[in-house]
Formats: sequence, C-alpha cells, structure tokens
Amino acid sequence: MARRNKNKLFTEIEVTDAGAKGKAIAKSPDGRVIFVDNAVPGDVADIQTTRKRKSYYQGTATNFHTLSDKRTEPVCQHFGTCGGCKWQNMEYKYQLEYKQSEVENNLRRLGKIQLPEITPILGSEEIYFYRNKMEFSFSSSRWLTQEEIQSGEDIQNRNALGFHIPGMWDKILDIKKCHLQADPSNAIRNFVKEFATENKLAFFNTRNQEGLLRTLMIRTTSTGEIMILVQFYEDRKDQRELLLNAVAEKFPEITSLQYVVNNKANDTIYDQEVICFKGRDHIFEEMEGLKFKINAKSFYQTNSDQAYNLYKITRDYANLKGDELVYDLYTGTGTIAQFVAKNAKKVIGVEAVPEAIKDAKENAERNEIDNVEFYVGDMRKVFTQSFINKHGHPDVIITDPPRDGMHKDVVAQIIGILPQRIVYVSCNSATQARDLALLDEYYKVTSVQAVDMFPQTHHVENVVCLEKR
Ligand SMILES: C[S@@+](CC[C@H](N)C(=O)[O-])C[C@H]1O[C@@H](n2cnc3c(N)ncnc32)[C@H](O)[C@@H]1O
Repeated sequence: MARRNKNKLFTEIEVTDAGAKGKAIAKSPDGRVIFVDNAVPGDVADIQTTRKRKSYYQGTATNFHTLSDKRTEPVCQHFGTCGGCKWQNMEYKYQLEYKQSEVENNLRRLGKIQLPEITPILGSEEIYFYRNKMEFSFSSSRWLTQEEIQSGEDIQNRNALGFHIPGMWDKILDIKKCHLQADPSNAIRNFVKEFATENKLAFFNTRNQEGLLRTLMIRTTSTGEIMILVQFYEDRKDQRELLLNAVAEKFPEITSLQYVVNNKANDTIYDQEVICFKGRDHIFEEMEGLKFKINAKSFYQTNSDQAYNLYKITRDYANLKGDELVYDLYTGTGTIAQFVAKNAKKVIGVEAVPEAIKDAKENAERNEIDNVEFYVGDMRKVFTQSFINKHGHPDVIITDPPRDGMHKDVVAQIIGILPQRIVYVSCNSATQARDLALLDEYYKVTSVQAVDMFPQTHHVENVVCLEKR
C-alpha cells in the first residue's frame, strides 16, 4: 500500500523567533511549533513541512509574502547551500539578540535558575574572517548546484574541496570563497584544488573508499604563523611530495606544513601519526605576552580575539586575590590556567588529550609560570576524592567542558568539594543549564555573560559565575 505523504503546506505563516540549531521558529495553524529553514524572524511565508513529530514540524519557507526588516543581503555566494553560516541573512545586531535570548531561556526554562541581572552579550568586532582554523574535505563527487543541474551540461570534473552538505556524509560543496577565515586561507585552498586537479591527483571517493586526498586543515594565528595539514588516504610518496612541494613553493609564508596518511574508515586525525614535511610541527598563538604552542591536534579557541575577551571575563569572575588554589577542568593546552596563574597561589589543570597536556606543560615552562600543574585523563576518572586529597582542596573551580557539558559524576564531585566559587564556561547553554540545575541547591548564580565567538552562526559561548550559598 502506498504511504500517504503527511507533509503539508501552511500558507502565510509569520515567523516569530530563531532558536536551536539556527532554525527559525513559527507556529502552525494546528498549534505545533515549526522549525523553519530559509527564513528570518519577521518573515511572512508559505511553509512546506518536511517532517512531522508529536509536538513539532520541520519545514522550509518557500513563497515569501513579507520579508523581515531584520534581513540583510548574505555576502557569501555559497549561502543557502553551505550549512556553515545559517544566519548570514540576518543583521548582526539581531543575531546577538537571539543568542542572548537563547542563553537566558535555556538557563531559566531548562535550568530553572534564578538569574541575576544579565550583562548584554559581548559581540565580536570582526563578523567575517574571524576563524583561525578551518577544515575542508576533498571529494570526487561534488554536490551540483541547481544552476548546474538545470544547465544540462555534461559535467566531467566532479572534484570538490569544501564542506559537507548538511546531513549528507558523501556530498561535498566546492568552496570558492569562504568568509570565515582570513586570507591566505582561500588562496591556499583554491591552489591545492587546482594543482591537484591539473596533476590528476585523485580526490577521495567516500562510497568506494579510494583516492589520494582526504582533508585539508588550515590554521592561522595572530602572530602571522600558518599551519597546513593535508590528510592523505592512499600512501603514494611521489604524488604526496609533488603536492606538498608545490604548496611550500607557492606559499613560503607557511611555517608548518604537515601531513597524515590515514586509510581507516573515518577521517579523524586524533589517533593518527602527524608527520612534519616542512617547517615546525607547531605554531604559536600569543595573548597578553603569553605564548601558546599549538600542534595539529591541539584544541585552541577558534576566534582568537573573542577568546581573549572570554578569558578576561573568566579571570574577572574568578576574582582571585593571590592565595587561592584553582582547578581548571577541561584545560586543553592550559590556556585559561596560565591566563589566571599570576592572580592565584597555584592552578591545577586537568584534560583528556595527552598531546594537549604535553603542550600545556611546555607552554607553562616557556612562559616561565611555575605555579601551574597539569594532569591527563578522563575527568570522571581523574577528578576524584583521592586526587583532591593529594593535590589540595580548591577554593575556585573553573570548568570549560565540551558541548555535552560535565558528566554527572563530575558535577557530584564538585558538590562533594564545595569550592567557594565556580566559573563555568560553556559552548552549549542547554547542557550548562542542566548542570547548573544540579548545582542549584548549593550555588547561587551571581553573573552571566554571553560572548559571541561565532558570528553568522547560531553558536554562542556563555560564562556563568556561581558562589557557594
Ligand atoms: C571547550 S574545550 C576547552 C579547552 C580550554 N579550556 C580552552 O579554552 O582552550 C574542552 C576540552 O575538554 C577536553 N575534554 C573533552 N572530554 C573530556 C573528558 N571526558 N575529560 C577531560 N577532558 C575532556 C577536550 O579535549 C578539550 O580540550
């Protein structure tokens, strides 16, 4: 029996809000929420639903009756196909408003937290070309745009170097100019694509798992250094050297040219050997005179200017007088730990990635900071009572977990310790709200400050200060 198509077309619907995952929000005539693609709050549009759930629809705005005055013209030719900058069609001041209200809503509704007066979100001065790290994928089956399909041309070359089409693991949109990372990022990516195509180097075929070229990572820093990492699938020395030598010759400003040969099913490099082809195996970022060494696997905040603002807020909230023992949980390469060290008696950083901890120790030595210590391991297993007994009872805990937030055992351990103050830095205010709810009996939220690290996207960073009740 044929399945009935349950999708609907709702006409003349007002789009009222923007929220989770960058989608706009509207209400259907039957009272459900609709998460809408391709719309801006204030638009009045026909909405074609694509999925129905118990309490909501997903859909796309098709025909527009009124265009919102919050709209602006997207600057990027890839807008709408590329999933990277979903909010590029909304003026920046409104992006900030929606980010601020998402943080507040999550803390109030999910966390049920009583909030102090909230400081306005700190916007980014640079709203384009602010990222210091981008990763592009090679593909031999480029995503074809509507214009290309309609042109009816026989397209011979389907090579692409760019981003995954949202929700499609095997389709890559070829990127000609990305507005998120400053030059020479675009020049390097375009050169690599052209050189590889001209020299018939095989782009990766995801379905057949074959080809030479897999991913390209470009990292830039405020010190002017550049790191390039090419990930190869096939181990062909001649072809690899042909490409890497051409890149080195064309861009002598590259200070670290590295590669990985990875023929396992997924393209994560974290369990792979990174080989330095030319220059150093690392680059340096600088902040307030502190130097941070970054290797290919290190986490470093992707918007350097806003990272500095984020760290200053974190240090202010920690309100250190100089005699405190501070724990910096999820320390990465120990950046926050070193940033606050001169205001504390001692700082202890804990992190899961061994390479990051190695860099953290080296960074501290280079920066001549001798009151920091770093330990490696899964937070849940390392941050235990015996760890506290050994290293001391913290007066202040700074925590900056990944998107999933803290494991409930880690929250329970913090409650067991009851430091005077907690500074919670988060890139996901929903999981932050969940964790704050668990802490609420023991801690009062005294300050909240959202920081926009990612203009043109819905992502937002949030810093919360908690004082023991
Ligand atoms: C959002 S980053 C913060 C890094 C650092 N605070 C900074 O500003 O650069 C989160 C860090 O948590 C680490 N991490 C993720 N899961 C972890 C776990 N279970 N135990 C310890 N560290 C973990 C990641 O490797 C990453 O370095």
